[in-house]
Amino acid sequence: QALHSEPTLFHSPAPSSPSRTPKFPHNPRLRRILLGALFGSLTGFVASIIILLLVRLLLLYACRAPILKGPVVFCPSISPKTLQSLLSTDAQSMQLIGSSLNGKYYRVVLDDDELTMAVKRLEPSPSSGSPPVNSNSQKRRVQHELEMLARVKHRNVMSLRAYIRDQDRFWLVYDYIPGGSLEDAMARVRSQQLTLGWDARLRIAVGIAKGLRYLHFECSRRILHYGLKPSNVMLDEGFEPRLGDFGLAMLENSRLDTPSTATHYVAPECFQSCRYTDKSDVYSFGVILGVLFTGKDPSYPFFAGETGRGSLGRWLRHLQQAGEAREALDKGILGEEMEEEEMLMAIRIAIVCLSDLPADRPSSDELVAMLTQLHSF
Ligand SMILES: Nc1ncnc2c1ncn2[C@@H]1O[C@H](COP(=O)(O)OP(=O)(O)OP(=O)(O)O)[C@@H](O)[C@H]1O
Repeated sequence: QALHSEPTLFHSPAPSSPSRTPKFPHNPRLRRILLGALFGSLTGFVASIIILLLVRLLLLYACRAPILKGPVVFCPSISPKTLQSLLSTDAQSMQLIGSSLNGKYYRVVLDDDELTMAVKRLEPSPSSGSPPVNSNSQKRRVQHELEMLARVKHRNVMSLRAYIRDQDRFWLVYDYIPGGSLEDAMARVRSQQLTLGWDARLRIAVGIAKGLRYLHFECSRRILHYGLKPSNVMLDEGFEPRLGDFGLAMLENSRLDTPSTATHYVAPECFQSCRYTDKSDVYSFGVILGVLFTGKDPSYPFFAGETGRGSLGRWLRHLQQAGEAREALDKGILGEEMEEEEMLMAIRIAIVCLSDLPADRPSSDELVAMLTQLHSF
């Protein structure tokens, strides 16, 4: 009897239902101990997560890139002191060589005529769509993008040599290319001041495609040009092209949906869905091929009319379908029969680049192969 009246820790399961789950202990002291242990370990777990997060935040804060003051130079031939003097250079000693909404290009001579550079002054005006870079996080972001642009190194792209931040305005420094741009060269070809044969034009086309392939596939992060057109292709000695003005859209997030280039070079999907991809750059490249092989400017009123079919691309496609592609070729490049075959193939490549659907256009990687197969370089 006494044994039966002893307090038990747990209710023993009823013999009729051996599978029932055991109940929580009746003993209030033991219950408190168990609850305390549970609560204690939960609190410890939450506290250690909070501490870990705080330590991580602290580490991130401590390892943040410092905001650099003064000139940032990526090229040993430019001294920071020389570059600093750029800011005090009077406007007269800077020759304006290009101008657009997002900024102005100047030819600047420093170091007692020893150093000639092309300097782009980015405009922070609201009309350019670019916000003033005044918060520390914006400054760090732009700094990071510029460092990435300085790491871009390829024969067919312009490397950023240095930059200076002057309050909320950036000055970007590049090599000065005396040959000027493809736009200038084609203008001289049209006015017969310059002869640019088939070989030279094909070499320019291949060089641009190689530059694009590098930006699209060979950089640590894919870079889209956003503004590919002849005025952004510099030609150095031997007419080797170098792509300029790329990556600037990344400095201004607001420009990412709207390519800055002239409308004749903009892919149709950019007007329809604002979706810019590497294939949109390929479309712009297709227009450049059209310019190189026909010698015509896509902004000619001719293309707006009935015979021009609305655009350089549509005109080329129409002639191709009618079996009259030869008509499109610039008379200045016509010559040997074998070369003319190459030219007609090149026109076909331009037409595929100008396809309305991005998926129908080749990648810049494929383009290099297609163009180099036309001719052995
Ligand atoms: N590194 C350089 N060396 C020599 N000339 C240059 C250099 N970079 C640019 N230029 C000149 O500047 C011109 C381009 O200027 P800018 O980019 O301001 O005008 P844009 O191409 O019409 O405009 P955007 O590209 O902003 O739409 C080129 O045509 C070329 O004459």
